Amino acid sequence: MQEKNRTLTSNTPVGLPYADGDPLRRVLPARPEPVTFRTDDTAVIVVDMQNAYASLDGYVDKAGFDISGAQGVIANIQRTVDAARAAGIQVVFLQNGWDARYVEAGGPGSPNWHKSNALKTMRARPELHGRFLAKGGWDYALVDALAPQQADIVVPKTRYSGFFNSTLDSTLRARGIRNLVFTGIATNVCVESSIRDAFHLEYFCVMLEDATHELGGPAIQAASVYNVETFFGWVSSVEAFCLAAAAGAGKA
Ligand SMILES: NC(=O)N/C=C\C(=O)O
Repeated sequence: MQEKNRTLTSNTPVGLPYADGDPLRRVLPARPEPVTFRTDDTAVIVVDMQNAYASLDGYVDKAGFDISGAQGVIANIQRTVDAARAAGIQVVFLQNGWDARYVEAGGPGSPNWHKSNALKTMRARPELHGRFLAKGGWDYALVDALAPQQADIVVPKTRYSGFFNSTLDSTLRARGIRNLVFTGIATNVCVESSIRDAFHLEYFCVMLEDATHELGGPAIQAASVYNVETFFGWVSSVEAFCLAAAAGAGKA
């Protein structure tokens, strides 16, 4: 956060008004202030950890983006989801893409058809047609290291925000979930789009900065972190989340 905004930080936890002695209450150290949550009203959202975004030869690699940081992010998300499952926190995987004929991608009447770098790359290189983000294909699949487990939920989506035209909001509301902990790729596209929508839908959002990776370089990551920390939610780390999730009643 910029220096002039330092006065807007505090050590007093914010969040829903849980009782101090609530055995499921946790306090997560975060910026600009610590956040409270309960293990049973919180979900870890894993955004688009598919081969398309996190593996060499996947869509973003082929489109020319640098994904050299993706391996570290995969390991950090593994830690996060393991800690969440152990604490009884719901894990939700978002999975981005379209049907094999790309009907869901929209045609020339859709901005997505014009802006999607997956679609643009396939149009520029016809030998790649059908390869990126098509349901059933390798590129669409979640990376092997983050295979969902039995109690996890997988929500497909067709645009950047996980909330747009998907079952995400109803899935979370049906389970009484009010707090979302975001991880995944890309920080500045699908993660931030989903956090912005979640904020407007009254969810408390925390982004674990070391469990996200940008498309566009370090300055882009910093910009998204600034946006979340300053306007849409809170920013924390994998280590802090794992410690908080495992902590006893009311303690971080
Ligand atoms: N998962 C994402 O953030 N995706 C970003 C770009 C794209 O899907 O083209």
